[in-house]
Amino acid sequence: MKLTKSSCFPACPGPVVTIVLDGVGISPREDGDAVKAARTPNLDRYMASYPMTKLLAHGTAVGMPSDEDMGNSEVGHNAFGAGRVFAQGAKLVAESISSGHLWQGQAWHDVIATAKQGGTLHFLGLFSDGNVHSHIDHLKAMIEQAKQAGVAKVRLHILLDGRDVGETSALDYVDPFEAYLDGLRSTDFDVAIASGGGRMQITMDRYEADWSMVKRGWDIHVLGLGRQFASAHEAIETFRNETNVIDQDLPGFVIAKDGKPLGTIVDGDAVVFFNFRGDRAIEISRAFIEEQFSPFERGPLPKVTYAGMMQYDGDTKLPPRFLVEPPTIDRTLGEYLAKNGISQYAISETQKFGHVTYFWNGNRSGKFDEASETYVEIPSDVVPFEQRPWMKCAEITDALIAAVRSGKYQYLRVNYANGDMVGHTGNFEAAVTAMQGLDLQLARLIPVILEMNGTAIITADHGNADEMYELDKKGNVTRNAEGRTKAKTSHTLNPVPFVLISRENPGYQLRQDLPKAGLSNVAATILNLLGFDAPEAYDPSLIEAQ
Ligand SMILES: O=C(O)[C@@H](CO)OP(=O)(O)O
Ligand SMILES: [Mn+2]
Ligand SMILES: [Mn+2]
Repeated sequence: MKLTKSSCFPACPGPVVTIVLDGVGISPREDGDAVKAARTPNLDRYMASYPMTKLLAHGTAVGMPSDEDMGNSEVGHNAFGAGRVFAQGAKLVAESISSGHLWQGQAWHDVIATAKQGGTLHFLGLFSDGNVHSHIDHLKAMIEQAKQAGVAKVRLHILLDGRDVGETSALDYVDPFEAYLDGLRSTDFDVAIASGGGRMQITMDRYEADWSMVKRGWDIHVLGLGRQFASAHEAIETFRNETNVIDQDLPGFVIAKDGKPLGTIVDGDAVVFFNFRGDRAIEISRAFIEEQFSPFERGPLPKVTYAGMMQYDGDTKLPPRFLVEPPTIDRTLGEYLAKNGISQYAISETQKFGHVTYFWNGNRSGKFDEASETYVEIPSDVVPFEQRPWMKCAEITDALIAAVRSGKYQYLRVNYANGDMVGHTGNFEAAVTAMQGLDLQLARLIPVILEMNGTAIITADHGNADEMYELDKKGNVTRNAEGRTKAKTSHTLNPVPFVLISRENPGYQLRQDLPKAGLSNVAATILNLLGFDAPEAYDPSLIEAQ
């Protein structure tokens, strides 16, 4: 993995810093765009006075099945870190199902064999067609295949989305699904929803930001401990009336008959966690798998056959049993730098820490080289982010500035979570404040990088805060009879900025002949800035020598 010194690009005399503004895209309209509405004089100035282009950050440009698929942090950071586009989980699972490959694997065999010995087969995961963490079609295909294979009893534990799909769309999925289950049910096939709750309330925590979420999910799904309802529909309607929260924040519920939960998880059962994306799948998988487990009081661990849709962590091999082989993301930028003696520094707050480490390094949680890599996590607040839209951007900047000034690192990367995490709340004013907070930090950081003779790249992994109102099919903001907009909590299909900031006359310019450039072109650019040629098969660099 030896890199060759570039004959056209001298190494930047100072550090090269990639600044990922998570969830900050470039929208073609003004309406509902918190990025444009925010007063961000510094970002505006950088964009206007330094070389800038737009990068594709969604769809096939990041390995998703189609160009209707929005981008997300996993595919975005994978593309940044790998310098190439790999077919991603969404695509690999869909292909494995349509080719029938999934049903031939050992993991599926184990799951079916367990259920046929009398255990219940449980499917647990994010219940929508968002295609960021999961897709409801994958779930349906598995239920049908289980029925065909002669499984007698299936229970579903549904995590309501409202973050990758409309913020109050849960019933658009639940109601037709109940009708679908009615059609499947027969005397020898018993299938029902057994539990559920909002994805930001139960089960889908990530990066150990808040284990209590996972505990609440465990109690609901496994132990059947929680408020009881006759159906998911009833639970959703009741909680909406009582709490007025959007789907992702709905409390957990247990479906019960005569006071008895319909589907607790017990010895001899099989459990399939059907999300393909790993960040929010790791903690619940650990809870099912680890014999020694301290994050929360689980009670006796039920002896189940547990399978993930994919293997979520390539380093820790978690979980050991999985249905679809994850993409083999090899020869990442991080690995090249580590093996060529370039010191690296990665920083974010908890909510995005794994994005600049684990996703960036091709879904591996470990370092390539302890000695030359430093990873810093600033603990995130555990509050609704519309209440603290500045999040930890100031603290991250404090640490990053110190790292830049230290002169110890040749390559640094940071993820600022604000545009995305606040964008997901659907709160326009908070998203505007998030952007303004971020702008203040850029005004602190960029001058230090320049002072150190460094180069800064400002970019993003996908859009979010750039579209805070729901759009109709034509791309116009939807308004009801009173002219009110509906909040949009999901990512967008918009491109993202790429701004290259360095001292005068750096000796290179942005290429103009890459109209389809995307996130995967950034890695080669970074290598050029560090004075290396990009390795074989990396997507082309965005710069050329002058
Ligand atoms: O919060 C998340 O899990 C996703 C949206 O589902 O966002 P991101 O891809 O930005 O992490
Ligand atoms: Mn993101
Ligand atoms: Mn997001």
